[in-house]
Amino acid sequence: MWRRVASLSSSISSSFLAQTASRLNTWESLTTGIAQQAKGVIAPKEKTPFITFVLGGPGSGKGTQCIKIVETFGFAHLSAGDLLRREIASKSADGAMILNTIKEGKIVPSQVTVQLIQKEMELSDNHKFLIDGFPRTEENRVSFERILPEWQSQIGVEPNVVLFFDCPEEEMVKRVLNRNEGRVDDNLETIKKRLTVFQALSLPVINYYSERGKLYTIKAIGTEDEIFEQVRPIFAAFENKIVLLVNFIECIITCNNGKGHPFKYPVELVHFCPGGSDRYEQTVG
Ligand SMILES: Nc1ncnc2c1ncn2[C@@H]1O[C@H](COP(=O)(O)OP(=O)(O)O)[C@@H](O)[C@H]1O
Ligand SMILES: O=c1ccn([C@@H]2O[C@H](COP(=O)(O)OP(=O)(O)O)[C@@H](O)[C@H]2O)c(=O)[nH]1
Ligand SMILES: [Mg+2]
Repeated sequence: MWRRVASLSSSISSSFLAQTASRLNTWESLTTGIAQQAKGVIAPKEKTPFITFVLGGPGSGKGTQCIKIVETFGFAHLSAGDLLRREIASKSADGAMILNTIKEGKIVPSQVTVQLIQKEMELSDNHKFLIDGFPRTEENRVSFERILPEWQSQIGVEPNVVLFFDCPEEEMVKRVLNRNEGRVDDNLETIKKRLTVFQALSLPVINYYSERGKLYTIKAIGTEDEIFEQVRPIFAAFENKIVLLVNFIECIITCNNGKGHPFKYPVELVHFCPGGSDRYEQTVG
């Protein structure tokens, strides 16, 4: 049992509540079910998109790890490469251009890729997206940001998480040459070009997100399961935060209503109340 040993309501300003509500709105997007508990506080809106970019060189294991993330955390997986290959297979107007670009290991014009991704996102029932293999260039990144204004109020112009599968070139080449999926670009000539493009055009995107504190670098060597054990805590941490925050908000409302509440997470309270005037401590029995 927790008992309150200092006053709570006096120190909680409206700006603090607003800030907390905004944090909840972001985290809610990862664990909407749990966050439903807080509906009384924050006006329920359309579900906030939670966007993860999955980056890394060719053969670094992006697609393989995306399957595991989908299984464990219920994301929708949008592979930019798969969407482009679907365009080729459907013999769409851009199909021939896309095929040549992929064979050459170059990057398809942003407008084409962004449109495909946007369409998939709009059609999806899910609100948690893994965007695999995109953005591959700074121009890709900026083009994607341009489609976001309609969502901007909810997520800003940036993804929530950026994963970077960091893999030695030798290992990437070996994996791609053994991939055996009949891809036109899985040959030594194309992979060499793809590696050059990755260094020149994709690394700057990765650096950009690193500077903005969004990047999670995964050492992409070892077994698939070993690599996933580096990925799992990243998403698990977002889930844990929402549980703590929802409990915290519930407590604020109840305390402000003067009804009292068993407070389960004093550490989180102190964390979010840097003034530290509100103290709860555990009592026995
Ligand atoms: N940790 C790993 N160890 C060995 N091979 C792997 C590993 N992860 C993926 N692979 C294999 O390497 C190839 C490329 O993986 P993939 O997920 O398609 O990478 P990417 O999407 O980054 O190009 C596939 O054949 C896949 O089965
Ligand atoms: O946003 C993208 C994603 C992919 N591609 C093209 O599609 C190829 C294959 O991409 P995919 O992500 O499927 O390759 P992977 O890294 O998984 O091997 C790339 O080399 C590019 O030619 C592109 O132009 N833009
Ligand atoms: Mg892939």
